[in-house]
Amino acid sequence: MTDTPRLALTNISKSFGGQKVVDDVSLDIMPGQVTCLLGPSGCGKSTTLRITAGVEMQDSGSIHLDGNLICDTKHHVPPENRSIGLMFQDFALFPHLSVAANVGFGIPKSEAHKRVPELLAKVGMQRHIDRFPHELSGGEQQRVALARALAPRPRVMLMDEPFSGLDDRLRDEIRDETLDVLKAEGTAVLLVTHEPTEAMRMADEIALMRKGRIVQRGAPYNIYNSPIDLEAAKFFSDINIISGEVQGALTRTAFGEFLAPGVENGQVVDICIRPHHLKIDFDRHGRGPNPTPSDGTAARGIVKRARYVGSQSIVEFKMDSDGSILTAHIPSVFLPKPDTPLWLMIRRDRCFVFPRN
Ligand SMILES: Nc1ncnc2c1ncn2[C@@H]1O[C@H](COP(=O)(O)OP(=O)(O)OP(=O)(O)O)[C@@H](O)[C@H]1O
Repeated sequence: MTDTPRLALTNISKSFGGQKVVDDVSLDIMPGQVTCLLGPSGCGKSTTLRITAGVEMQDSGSIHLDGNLICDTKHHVPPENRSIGLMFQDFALFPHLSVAANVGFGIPKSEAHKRVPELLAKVGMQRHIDRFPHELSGGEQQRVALARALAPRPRVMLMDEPFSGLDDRLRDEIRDETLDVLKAEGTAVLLVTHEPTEAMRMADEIALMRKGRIVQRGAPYNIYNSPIDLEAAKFFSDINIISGEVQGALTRTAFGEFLAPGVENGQVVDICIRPHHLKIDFDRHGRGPNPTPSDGTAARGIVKRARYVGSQSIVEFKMDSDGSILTAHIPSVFLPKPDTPLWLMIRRDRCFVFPRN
């Protein structure tokens, strides 16, 4: 096991028409590791991928593969010599070539007779070896595209929203299968997506990108549970915000006091909580449950609306304290009538406290 990253991007920047679309991006990916570049449309994900592939030139910064320089502002190994495989949404197989010929396209014939059936077996497509692309479903074409991309044993696989053309159920299946195959081959993967669930499902590491910059990197668990700011928190789910002013490093709210260390007196902070981390309790003649260290003080709200959406119930409350609206997601059928008073508690270990800008 070596410590040298399979792929290392160092301080990559790129502008178009005077506007920086990739801004000082650094990343490293180990063999067999999947890193997802996750961010909203237009944040520079695809440009980063194209620079890595070698089809776009960066203005500054360098790229190394297994410790060897493949590109800086002076050197430029052409895309076909980078040992990098590509998979995009519009992965177009060659329509006039059979499945076998598509997969064997980029490798010597002497190797193809062994490698092609081996790869098709890996992606579960060996029985379709003599078919043509138009005789395959979207999912089957995707599997062949994966086998084709893996045929030359690329050291790195770049994937740009590769599953977005597939319907939901098929997408989950192909995603998992693709991941298994890539892991078994030990390929380092850089995958671009704007879908948090896809990133959470695929990634060993997520690099959250915004306006050309990587604003946070970490394992999915860490990114989800310790977002760097409100925007990062919002990217993964709806968020409830409880605001308060800091006095003596404490913020007083209807849910009790929250620590805000290092925040100046008078500064407003947003205490953020995901809807499934709200707890609900019943009204006991105008009183709620007793405070606990883990859930803090309960605050009363009046049900505005409750809907059941299959996997959970979504209940909206108007809070007595300030009239704000909070939303709770309950993983069961829970449909209280509008105007029912109920008490809400927030899991304090699941709160994020951010000073407002
Ligand atoms: N060749 C180009 N010339 C000029 N502007 C470009 C070029 N390529 C990309 N851009 C601009 O750079 C910005 C980043 O584009 P990019 O495709 O990298 O974003 P993205 O995060 O991948 O978005 P999406 O998810 O929508 O594909 C966009 O504003 C885009 O319009």
